[in-house]
Amino acid sequence: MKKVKLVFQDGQTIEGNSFGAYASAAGEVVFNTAMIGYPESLTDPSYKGQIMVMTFPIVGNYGVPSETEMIDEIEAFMESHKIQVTGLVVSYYSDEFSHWNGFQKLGEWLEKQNIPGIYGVDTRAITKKLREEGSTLGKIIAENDLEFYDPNLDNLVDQVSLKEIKRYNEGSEIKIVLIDCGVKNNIIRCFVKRGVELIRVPWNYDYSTLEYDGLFISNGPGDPTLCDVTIENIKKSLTEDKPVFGICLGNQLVGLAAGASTFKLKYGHRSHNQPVVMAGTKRCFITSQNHGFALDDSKLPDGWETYFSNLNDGTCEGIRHKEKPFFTVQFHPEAMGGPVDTEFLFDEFINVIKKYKGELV
Ligand SMILES: NC(=O)CC[C@H](N)C(=O)O
Repeated sequence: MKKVKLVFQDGQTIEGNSFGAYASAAGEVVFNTAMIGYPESLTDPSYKGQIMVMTFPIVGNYGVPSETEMIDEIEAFMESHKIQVTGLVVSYYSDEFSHWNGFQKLGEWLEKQNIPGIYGVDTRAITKKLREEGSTLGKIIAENDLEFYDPNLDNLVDQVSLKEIKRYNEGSEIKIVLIDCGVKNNIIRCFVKRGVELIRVPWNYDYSTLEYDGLFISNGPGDPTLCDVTIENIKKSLTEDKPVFGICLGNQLVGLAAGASTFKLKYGHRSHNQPVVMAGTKRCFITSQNHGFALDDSKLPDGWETYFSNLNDGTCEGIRHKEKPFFTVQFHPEAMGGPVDTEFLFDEFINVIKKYKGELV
C-alpha cells in the first residue's frame, strides 16, 4: 500500500493511503457532505480545480457506472465526459463494490483518468478545519512536490465549456439557448425530455443572431466575475423581454449582469440537503448544491428581488425580476445526485416561454 500526503496551505500535513492514480495534484480543498452520488459529483464541471473531501465515511462501495454508455449523445450516467475534480479525499475507501449498475472500481476509474485519491484520513477533522478556517488551498503529494494552485484565479469556464454549437431536439417549436459554462448533463436531460430544442453555445458565444425563445445560463466552475464575456452578453439580453433562467453560476452571472455583486462564502455549500425557502412563502425545499460563491442580495439592483434564501445561513439562493420573466436559482433543480423537489422550475421556465410566445394565457 503506497502512502501519500495531504498538505494544506498553512503547512498542516496529513498522511494517508493512496488510491486511484499515484500522482501529485494541487487545488482548492472543499468538503461535500452528500451521502451518495460520487460518480455524478466527480464529473460535475463545477468542481474543476478542486480537491473534494467526502464526509460520508465509506466511499466506493457501489462502484462506478460505465462512463462511455451514451443516451441521446450524452453520457448516460455521468455529468460530463470526464472526472473534473483534481483529487479525492475519503475516510474509508471500499475497493469491493456491489450495485446493479456498478461497472468498475472507483480507484480504477480515478487511476485511468490520472486523478489521485487519499484514504484512511480523518475527514471529520479536515471538515472541521475547513468550516472553522474556511476553504483553503491544498495538495495531494505522491513522489513529487508541487506549488499550491488557486483555481479561482483562472478562467476555468473557458476550459470546460464546449467549443462549438450543439443542438438537441432540433426542429422543436420552443427553442432555448443554453450558455454552456460547464453544464451538467442532467440539465441537458431535463430540457431534452421536455421536448424543447436546446441550442448549446460556448460561454463566450454571441447568441444574439440566433433564433430562440428563451435564454438559459448553466452552472460552472470558479469565480463568476471572470466570465466577463458572458456577463456582457447577458446584460444585452436583460434589456429585452425574452425569458431568462440561470442555475448556480448562471444565477451569479445574471445577478452580476443586472448590477449586483458576488462574494466568496467561507466554506461553500456542497451537499444534497440544503434547505431553501421561497421568498414571500413558507415553502421550503431540500436542494442539491455545489457552490463557493454567492450573490449579495442585501443590495440588489432596482427591479430585482430575492427569490429563494438558504435556511442554514440566510444567503441568497436565487433572484427574480419583479416585472420581466427572469429568474435564477443558486441550487440545482436538476439534482444529480440529490432530491428532485425543485425540478418543477424547468416546467415553469418552459411555461413562461409559452406565455411569452402567446401560446398560454
Ligand atoms: N455549481 C456551480 O455552478 C458553482 C458556481 C461557482 N463556481 C461557485 O462556486 O459558486
